Amino acid sequence: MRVHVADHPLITHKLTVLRDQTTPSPVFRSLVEELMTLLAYEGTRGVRVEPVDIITPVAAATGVRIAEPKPLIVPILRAGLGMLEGMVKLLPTAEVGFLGMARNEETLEPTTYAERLPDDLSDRQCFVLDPMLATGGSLIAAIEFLLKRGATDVTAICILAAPEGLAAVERALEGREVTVVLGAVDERLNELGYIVPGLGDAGDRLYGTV
Ligand SMILES: O=P(O)(O)OC[C@H]1O[C@H](OP(=O)(O)OP(=O)(O)O)[C@H](O)[C@@H]1O
Ligand SMILES: O=c1cc[nH]c(=O)[nH]1
Ligand SMILES: [Mg+2]
Repeated sequence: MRVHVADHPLITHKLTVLRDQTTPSPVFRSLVEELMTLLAYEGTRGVRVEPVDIITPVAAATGVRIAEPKPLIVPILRAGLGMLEGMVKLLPTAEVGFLGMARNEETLEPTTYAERLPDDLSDRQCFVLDPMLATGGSLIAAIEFLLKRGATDVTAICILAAPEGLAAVERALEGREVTVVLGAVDERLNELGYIVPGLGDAGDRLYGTV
């Protein structure tokens, strides 16, 4: 498993506004989409391409196109939905599948309440989107689900991670073809399982449910 933490002043700047508790939902949603576009640049570094011949107005040339089978983008509902538009802007030909997961706020165990994905993911490259990697339970369950269906490699793109959760993901998925791309790794998890300093509950802030 590989981990890449973005190191770019624009990402840190946008993250700062995202963290601020006075940032209202509409601005929060736009920032999540913008951050996704910046993180997608790094997250899609390993996207599979194949050669294609074209003719420019000047000469014949060989370039590349996104290889078949198409990559599959999997936002984890709800909060991952806020990242979807930013990702499909960069990978417009990708297929999109959905996983609905909710963490029990007492036990911190994730449950999957919705799934709309191809039955067979053999040979598919998958991109999982979820802004928050806290205990890591949700991301581990999501990635294991995709690998069991046959996905060859999985890249997870998250905006924030707690070091404890990142370590749990690394332990669970050691030796697997998995990459985790992060906007930042914060200080710690608190006793309620929230990322510190974090940004609060991403789903609530995206969809105004507090
Ligand atoms: O790493 P973990 O400890 O599993 O926590 C992270 C999960 O918690 C949040 O979702 P939540 O369960 O709040 O659902 P929501 O997106 O519907 O708000 C977040 O979007 C992750 O999916
Ligand atoms: O800090 C956290 C932890 C889990 N889920 C969130 O949305 N935020
Ligand atoms: Mg939530």
